[in-house]
Amino acid sequence: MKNQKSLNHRRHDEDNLPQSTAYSPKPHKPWNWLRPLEYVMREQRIVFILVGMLLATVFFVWQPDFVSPDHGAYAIASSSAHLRNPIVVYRPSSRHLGSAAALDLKVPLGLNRIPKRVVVTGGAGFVGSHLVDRLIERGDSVIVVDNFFTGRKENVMHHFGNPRFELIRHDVVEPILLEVDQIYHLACPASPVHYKFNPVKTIKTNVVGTLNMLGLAKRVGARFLLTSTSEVYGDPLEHPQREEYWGNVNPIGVRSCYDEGKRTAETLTMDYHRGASVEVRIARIFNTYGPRMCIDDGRVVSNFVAQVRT
Ligand SMILES: O=c1ccn([C@@H]2O[C@H](COP(=O)(O)OP(=O)(O)O[C@H]3OC[C@@H](O)[C@H](O)[C@H]3O)[C@@H](O)[C@H]2O)c(=O)[nH]1
Repeated sequence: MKNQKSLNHRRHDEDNLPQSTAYSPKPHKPWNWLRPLEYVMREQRIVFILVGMLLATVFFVWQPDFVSPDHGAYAIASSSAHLRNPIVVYRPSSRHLGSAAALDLKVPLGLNRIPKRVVVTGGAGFVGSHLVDRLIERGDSVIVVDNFFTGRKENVMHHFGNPRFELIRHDVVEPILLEVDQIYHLACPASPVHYKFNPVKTIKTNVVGTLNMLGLAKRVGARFLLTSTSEVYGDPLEHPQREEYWGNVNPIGVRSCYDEGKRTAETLTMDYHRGASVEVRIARIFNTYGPRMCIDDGRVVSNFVAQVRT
C-alpha cells in the first residue's frame, strides 16, 4: 500500500512539474540506424573518403559500354547531332564482336572526354583534311600547319570561323613552337608527280620537317604520330608485307626521296621514342582514295579513275 502511495505521490508530483523539466523519453528517431554512419563520417572521415575513391575507381574501370547496341559493330557517330558533345569512343561494341574482340582501352572512358589541342601538319591535304574533320567532330582544338605545296584551302574552308580551328601557312622545314597535346605529322608530297618535281624538297621535308616536329613533341610532351607509307617496303620481295618486313628499297632511284625519306622519318621517330621517351605511333598508309583526292596526282587509284573518265 505504502509503495502504491509513494508511486501515486511521485506521479502527482510529476504532473505538477513545469513542462520544461517534465520527463519525456527521447523522441524516437526513425533514422537511428544512421548513427553508425554519422560516427564514421564524423570520426573516420579519411576512411570514408578513401572508400569513396575506391568505389569511384572501380566504377570508372568497369563502367558499362557507352555504345548503344544499335550502332552496329563500331560506335562511329555518323551525324553531327551525335557529336554535339562528343564522348563517343571508337571501338567494336563487345555485343557485336564478342567480348574478346573489344579493344582494351588504356585510358578509362571518362578521361576521353577531355578535348585535346592537336596540330596536323599537312592538314590541308587529302588524308590530312579528313583527319582534321574527325578531330574537330571529336571536340578537339586543331591547328593545321601547311605550306600548300600540294594542299588546298578548299579542303579545310568549312572549318573557317570555328573557334577550335586555326590554319597556319608554314613550312615544317622551319621549326615552329606550339603548345599542343598531340602532333599528327602528314606534311609531305605523297604523289610521284609532286615529289619527283622537287626531290630535294621532298626528302628535306621528310627528314628536317620530321626532326622539327619530333623536337616539338619532346619539348611540349606531346604524343606524336607519323603517317608513313607502304613505299618504305620499296619493291617488296614478300607479299603481302608483314609489318616486321624490312623492305627492298633503292637508295638512289628517282623515288628514293620519298621512300628513303619516309624510312628516315620512321628511324627518327623510333630514335626519339627510345632516346627521349616521346610517345609515338607510325601508320604506314597504303593506296587511299576518296573525296578531296587529286585526280591528276599520278597515283594508281586516281590514274584508274582518270582513265575510266576519258
Ligand atoms: O613541304 C611540305 C610538303 C607538303 N605539305 C603539305 O602536306 C600535305 C600532303 O597532302 P597530300 O594530299 O599531298 O598527300 P596525302 O594527304 O595523300 O598524303 C599525306 O598523308 C598520308 C602520308 O602517308 C603521306 O606521306 C602524306 O603526304 C599537303 O597539304 C601539302 O601542302 C607541307 O605542308 N609541306
